[in-house]
Amino acid sequence: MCVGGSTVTAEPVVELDGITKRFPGVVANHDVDLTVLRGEVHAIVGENGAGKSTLMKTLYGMHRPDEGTIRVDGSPVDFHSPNDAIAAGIGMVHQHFMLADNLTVLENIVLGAEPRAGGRLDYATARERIRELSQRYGLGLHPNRLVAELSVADRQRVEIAKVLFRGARVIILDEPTAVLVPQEVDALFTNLAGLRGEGLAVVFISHKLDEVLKVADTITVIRRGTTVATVEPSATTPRQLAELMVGSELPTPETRESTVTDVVQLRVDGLTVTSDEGFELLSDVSFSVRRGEIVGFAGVEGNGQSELVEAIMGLRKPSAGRVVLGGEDMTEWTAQRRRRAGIGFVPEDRHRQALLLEAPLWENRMLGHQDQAPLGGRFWINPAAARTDTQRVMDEYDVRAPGPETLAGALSGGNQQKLVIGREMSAELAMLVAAHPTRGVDVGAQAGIWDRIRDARAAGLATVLISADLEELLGLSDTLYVILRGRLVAKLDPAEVTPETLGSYMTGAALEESA
Ligand SMILES: Nc1ncnc2c1ncn2[C@@H]1O[C@H](COP(=O)(O)OP(=O)(O)OP(=O)(O)O)[C@@H](O)[C@H]1O
Repeated sequence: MCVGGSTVTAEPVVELDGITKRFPGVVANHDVDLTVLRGEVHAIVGENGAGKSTLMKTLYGMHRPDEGTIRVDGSPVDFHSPNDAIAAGIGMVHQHFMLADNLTVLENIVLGAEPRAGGRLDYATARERIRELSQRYGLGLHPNRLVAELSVADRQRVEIAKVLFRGARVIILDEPTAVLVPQEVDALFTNLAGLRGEGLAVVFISHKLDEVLKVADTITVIRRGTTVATVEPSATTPRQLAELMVGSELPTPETRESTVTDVVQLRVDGLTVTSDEGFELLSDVSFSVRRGEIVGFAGVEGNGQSELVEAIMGLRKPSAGRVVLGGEDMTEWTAQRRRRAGIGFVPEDRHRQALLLEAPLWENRMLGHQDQAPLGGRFWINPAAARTDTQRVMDEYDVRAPGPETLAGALSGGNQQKLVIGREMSAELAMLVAAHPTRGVDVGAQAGIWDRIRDARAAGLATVLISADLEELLGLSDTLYVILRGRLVAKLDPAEVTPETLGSYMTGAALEESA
């Protein structure tokens, strides 16, 4: 894909000079230098916990640096809050969008920055400006649409427009492609090219190195809190980048062999889930997962994946259908009973469903597993054993944190994810339900987690895999379904299908063509 010629100027818009940021027991950023030029797309890459988010939050006024200076357009600034950063022309689009579903695109964009004329809200001017922004940057916004009706990619464009509306000249994006299908990624990159063409600077964090190489003008690598290299995409490869990130050579991944058996471990039969308003969120879904098999589900977010996982885990009551585990009908079982029966669970929202952020890692290690050896039994727990075993999980899954006493909320996103995987994979499992198991995890740790999941498969584990990462779905799944508007619309062979074809099934384009 062509994303336009270079528009990079020699004019720095942001300069970070010797930035150090400490948290209790951790130096998150140490003496970081970073220069962002007008008209460039600047990617920040690094392992989990390397300090990328901390640096971006510092630039966006969410943290104050302990040492160092930030200059915008050559003048030193001292941000006390994101409002200060916004006033200086710096905006940020977070990974978890912060839009109000029940408001329109227009209302969301102006929220908190409402233009006024003569003391009254001036929506006409706002509408005009939004139209202009939408046209200039090719955002395709419909000001009157409800945000609830928009796709993930459109919501992201609303977030970008929100930042532009506030006059940003530097836009920070935190892992913007993690939730997009390939066609949407291309569209986003075209938007980013449009922004830099107008002289804006885009700074984005990503773990997807091939994408970084495609879209960035400059790549800064952060390792263990500090900048170790600034490279041009034309002069490097994904592998070299990954090696710069970890500071050593990477092992070559193994090829896979099928381990699928004839024994059905999970059978889902005619599963239908209806919303409170009476809409079918999941319609007549049937499939089975055999021992030694990974069954993957590809879909654009919001097409029933969450409901499927919740119905299997007993977190949502189906209006019809059955879920059978190893021959036993568990449709009426509570969530707790399903966990006790040995269903390992990696939920999509680790903060809400998998971790207690205010509790130490060892308590999080016990969560949901406190009655299993060596952590405890039916009527007792063993904190000392939990601490020791937490250290083991941290070592085996490369969870970077000072120790088992560290609070889960103090870990970087990727390290939290590694802890959850380590915990779930440490139990005696009847099967595994994994939603986005490596979301936010760096390439090195991702390869490690994939190896664990493959090893468990080789040992006979049946796995349901939901992921927005097509490489992950294609690389791990033995059988791949596409889920669209609550239905399984295609069953594909992961060894045969390309990411592009898969993407067109996910958006429904392939089905329209064949119809
Ligand atoms: N609020 C906080 N309190 C204590 N420690 C923190 C806090 N935020 C971050 N850290 C620590 O700072 C270090 C850098 O974390 P940061 O989130 O910046 O990493 P990252 O590169 O963005 O990682 P990831 O790719 O996993 O998102 C980590 O060791 C993390 O545990």
